[in-house]
Order: sequence, then C-alpha cells, then structure tokens
Amino acid sequence: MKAAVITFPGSNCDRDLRVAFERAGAEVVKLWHKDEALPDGTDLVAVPGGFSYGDYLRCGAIAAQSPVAHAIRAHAARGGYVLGICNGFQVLTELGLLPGALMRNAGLTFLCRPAKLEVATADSIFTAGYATGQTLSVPVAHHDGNYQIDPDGLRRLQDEDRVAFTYAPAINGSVSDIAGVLSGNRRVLGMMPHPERAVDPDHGGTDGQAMFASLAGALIGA
Ligand SMILES: NC(=O)CC[C@H](N)C(=O)O
Repeated sequence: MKAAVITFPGSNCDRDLRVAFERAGAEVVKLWHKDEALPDGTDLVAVPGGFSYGDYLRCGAIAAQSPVAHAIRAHAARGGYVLGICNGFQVLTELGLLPGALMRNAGLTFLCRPAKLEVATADSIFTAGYATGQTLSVPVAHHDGNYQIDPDGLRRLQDEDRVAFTYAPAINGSVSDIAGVLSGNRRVLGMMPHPERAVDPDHGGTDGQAMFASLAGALIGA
C-alpha cells in the first residue's frame, strides 16, 4: 500500500501521519504543496493537520487552491482513497470532496485535549478495524472543528450511514456531534480528531492504531 502524505506551508502533523502509516506497514511518499502529480501507484492521499497557509481566509481555503489540490481531486475522481485529518478535513470540505463546513468552535476557544469518540459506522476501509458503537479516546487540537451542514445534507449523511465518528459527549458544537464523515463512495474520510496522535503507548493511548492497520492491511498488494 502506498500512501502519499502532503505537506503545505504550516502543516504540523505530516511527520506523525507518515510514522503512523509506516508503523502499520505502508510505504509512504512525501508530497509538497507545489507537486502537481501523485507518484504512480498511490493508493491513498493523506492530508495532515496543521495550519496550512496560516489558516488565512478560512482554514483549508488556500490549500484547496494549491497546485497539489488538482492531483487530490483527480485521485478522488478515479475512486482513490483520501484521508483528511483536522486541517486535512477542512481542506477536503473546501475541495468539495466532502459535504459541510468546519466553523469556529462553539466555545470560541482552541481545544487541545483527548476527546471521547463513538464509532458511528464500521462500514468503511478506514473504520473496519473498530466495532460500530465502540468508544475511543483520540486527541483533538482545533479552533475550527464545529461541523455544520444543512438539514437535507445531514439527513443524507445519516440515511447513507456516512457519519464515521461522533463526539460523546459533545465538545465543539458540531451538528449531531459529528466528528468525521465519509464521501458517497465511502473512499474519502475527513475527521477532526487525530488518530495519528494515538498510535503509541507513549501518546497516552493507542486507539488510533486500528485505522492505520485497517488501511494498510486492506490495501497491501493493492
Ligand atoms: N490541528 C489542526 O489541524 C488544526 C486545524 C485548524 N488550524 C484549526 O485550528 O481548526
């Protein structure tokens, strides 16, 4: 399995994401925001957390106009896998690969702490290593994690079983406590919590590990 991890100016979780994939047995290639094409054989594009382009305009808005953005869109259009974590989730909504938007946290403060999550569906390559309803502890670190979507869009996400994770209890004002969502073909996942910060006992927990193990396991040889 080959994962391409993208770095924008201001990304700060690209190394952690690379290590999480490598420990799970994936081959990782690094991409810079100015790269216009993915390496041949890329199975999954990973968009890391951080403050791409300083979070100017809106979190993720400038990254969605960067040279590498076209390559991400083309990969998704081909049915490729895409994982966006935190700022990466914001970038994927700005790219139009996932519905909804990430607004300022309801409490107007930056939240940096472990969060309790519930796995809302195990029916995806990203969440297959968990059980639906399982509770996880995964760190969050964001000021714009308040997921919002119009009522029709919310109904569609729920009807199509595309809510991947919810906060339990609520932390940032997200509609229906949504922490992560899947695309219609279930091959794109965006989530605000950081599973790559929970893959080693020294992180204080390993609840993120199953996501990388599931991805690497399913895509090895792919
Ligand atoms: N850790 C992150 O990716 C943070 C995302 C974004 N900069 C925010 O604060 O909401």
